[in-house]
Amino acid sequence: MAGEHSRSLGKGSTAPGAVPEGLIRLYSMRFCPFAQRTRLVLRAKGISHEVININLKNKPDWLFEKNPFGVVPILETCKGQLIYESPITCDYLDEAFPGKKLMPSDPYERAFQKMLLEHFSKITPLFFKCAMALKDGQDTTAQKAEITEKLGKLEEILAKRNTTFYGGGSVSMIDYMIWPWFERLEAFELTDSLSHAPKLQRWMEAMKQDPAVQATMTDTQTFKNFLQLYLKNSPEACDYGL
Ligand SMILES: N[C@@H](CCC(=O)N[C@@H](CSCC(=O)c1ccc([N+](=O)[O-])cc1)C(=O)NCC(=O)O)C(=O)O
Repeated sequence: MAGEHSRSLGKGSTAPGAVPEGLIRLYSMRFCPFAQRTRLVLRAKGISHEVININLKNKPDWLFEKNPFGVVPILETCKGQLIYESPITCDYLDEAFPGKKLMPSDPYERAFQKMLLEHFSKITPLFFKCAMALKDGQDTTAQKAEITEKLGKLEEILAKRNTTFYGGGSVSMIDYMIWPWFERLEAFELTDSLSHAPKLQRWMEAMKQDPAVQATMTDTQTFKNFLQLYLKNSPEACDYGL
């Protein structure tokens, strides 16, 4: 059965059939921060959807027919349309479905959110570098310093805005785009990176109150256990805990 907590499909599996009318399908992986972006938007907008989890350490061949890059998240519509790259999937959902708009309508505010996302995309690979160094028992001081410096810039931006969230007084698209990495700070042993970032700390507390954030949250120990398997390329990683 397709569902957020279903076992993943791997090599040798049959590609799922057409998406039922009235639903949108997400190809995901339970612990993936990029796919969590899409899950946050699906939840926040209350979009009826199904989830197919993919074994990223033993990928089905048909995954590349859905996305030539062979990564998740991917959306599939009942018309057979395929949408990939997490920010593109999120913008698509925001534009194609009714309800609360997560992207602001003001052109500068839209540009601001996109610029912030560009900055943030320089941070996400650093998390991976840090995790690899931790796994290999290497000193992570340099990686941690780089992340702290970059998060300091995000702190400055939030301080300058003088609002709880990046888009103002309520959660908007950019908050969801960056949240999955903040949720994992403790698992990556990076909590200290925010010790001089009171605005970001307050932002995190406010984000934890959001229903979509609460619905997609994974506890630190579970994520750490997954990560250990994932970094060892274990084919069991994506189904950890099931
Ligand atoms: N631009 C794309 C990137 C998508 C992407 O890379 N997806 C990962 C999902 S799994 C990643 C994951 O769970 C993970 C675990 C640990 C760490 N870390 O230690 O930092 C980071 C990510 C993947 O499918 N990957 C499959 C593949 O690369 O073959 C987008 O924005 O959509």
